[in-house]
Amino acid sequence: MTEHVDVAVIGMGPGGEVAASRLIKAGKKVAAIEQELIGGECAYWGCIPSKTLLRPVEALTEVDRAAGVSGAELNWAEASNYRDYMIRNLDDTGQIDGYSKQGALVVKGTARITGPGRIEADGRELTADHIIIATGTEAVVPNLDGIENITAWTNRETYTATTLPKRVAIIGGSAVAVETATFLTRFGVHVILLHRGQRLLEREEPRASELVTRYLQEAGVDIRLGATALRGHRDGNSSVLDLDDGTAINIDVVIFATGRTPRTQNLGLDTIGVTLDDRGYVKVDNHCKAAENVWAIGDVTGVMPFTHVAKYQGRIAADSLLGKPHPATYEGIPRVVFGDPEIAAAGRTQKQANVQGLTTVSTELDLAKAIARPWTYEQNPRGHLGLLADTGSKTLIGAWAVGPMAAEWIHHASLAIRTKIPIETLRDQVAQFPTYNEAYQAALEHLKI
Ligand SMILES: Cc1cc2nc3c(=O)[nH]c(=O)nc-3n(C[C@H](O)[C@H](O)[C@H](O)COP(=O)(O)OP(=O)(O)OC[C@H]3O[C@@H](n4cnc5c(N)ncnc54)[C@H](O)[C@@H]3O)c2cc1C
Ligand SMILES: NC(=O)c1ccc[n+]([C@@H]2O[C@H](COP(=O)([O-])OP(=O)(O)OC[C@H]3O[C@@H](n4cnc5c(N)ncnc54)[C@H](O)[C@@H]3O)[C@@H](O)[C@H]2O)c1
Repeated sequence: MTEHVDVAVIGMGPGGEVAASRLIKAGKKVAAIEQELIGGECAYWGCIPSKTLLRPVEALTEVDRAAGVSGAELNWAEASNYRDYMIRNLDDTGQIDGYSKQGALVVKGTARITGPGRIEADGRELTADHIIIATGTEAVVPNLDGIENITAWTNRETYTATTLPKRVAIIGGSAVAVETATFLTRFGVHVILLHRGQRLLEREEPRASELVTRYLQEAGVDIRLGATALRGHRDGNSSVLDLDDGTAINIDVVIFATGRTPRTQNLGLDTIGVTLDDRGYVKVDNHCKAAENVWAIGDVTGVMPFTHVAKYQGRIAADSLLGKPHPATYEGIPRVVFGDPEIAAAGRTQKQANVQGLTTVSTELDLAKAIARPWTYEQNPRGHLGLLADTGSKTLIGAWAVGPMAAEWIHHASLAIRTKIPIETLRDQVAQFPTYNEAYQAALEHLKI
């Protein structure tokens, strides 16, 4: 029997969930199709467990650095118990019930599109007026010689671990590598971070890379830049990596933080006229439309691989489908790496502005030299803010910050970039004293524009 719905959402990660919920609320009959757990990578193996485990680390740092408080200790048993609660013990029964009660047709199985508006999943045949592709990405594990002989983890094993290894090597130099190193080193794991590039967080400003490297090293991480693992083998209980500099390292676990690849294979996308880019991501327009009556949202589009962007695109696609279209804009969307302290950015980097031929001015502020909040917050205060402005439009086009709670206060720059607030107005804006937000006013004073 073929079942008909208004909209079939394939993949119920954060993108799919937001689109499905918005459409259900608008009265649409929705099929919510999910092959693993409703909530996707973010809820069980990504953002939620990583940020839950980084929070005690952050709290410990706060106690270590604030004057007049001492004695904090990390407790792995309690931290991992709370992590398990936060990832729902890898059980999505509540989500299945919730969507079913709202009237959705919940299908647990791998969907395959068989033609325009036609889908097979879990042995069922569905027809749908519209299809939303929200299938996300999966971890890439490089084809390392001898990988079968070592203990190799991705984010999935790392963020569901019940016991922590004593020694790990993390391969990669971006968000997952930095956050994982931050979490593990503070929980007492000996961490060697192997990055093939010359700096961490290569897509961000070089100065942010410099600061994150310093803070990770101070926390005890052994960072090896320009380092490549050539092969793996076993030595008793140890996993061994031979490196390209002729040395070898003995560890318990190798964690691959080496990026993601879109789940677009074997989906049947060729049957509905969807085009993929050369990396396999679904091409979409600024309404997230991928073909006639087909939308794509979230990581599978390769636009900006963050949960907040997947959710935004879920709103964009649902509204478009509901006849209330508004184009997506990605100007100023924050990018945060939850290190200790946090590394946050919004808008363009200097390099991107140069490529676009913009004439710019920039400044960097050491917060401790300019405002009070870093000093009331902690001893030996940390905190840097960088601003990039376009001299033509006299607006902010980029910002980066490394400091406590930077994930929160980057939003000031985010909004300024998105809405093109004149520098003159930003300079006249008054922030609460004493807050990290005061850094903007202080930095803007130095901007030669
Ligand atoms: C360790 C880690 C930490 C992260 N931390 C953050 C963070 O702090 N903040 C942030 O913004 N982002 C973070 N991210 C990124 C974030 O997880 C992703 O951007 C987000 O999950 C993307 O959502 P999505 O809905 O596009 O895809 P996903 O979450 O990948 O969900 C896609 C879903 O589709 C399902 N699916 C795939 N194919 C099919 C099929 N054929 N049929 C049925 N179902 C299918 C999958 O099972 C999955 O549940 C992190 C990622 C990792 C790995
Ligand atoms: N706070 C956040 O928002 C957050 C946190 C974690 C992850 N994420 C997202 O999750 C995704 C995955 O993050 P990621 O850090 O794994 O991916 P990434 O693509 O950002 O970085 C991959 C890293 O692995 C390295 N690498 C790739 N292939 C390699 C190989 N064969 N050998 C050695 N090194 C190799 C790259 O040089 C790079 O440093 C990203 O899209 C990221 O934005 C977001």
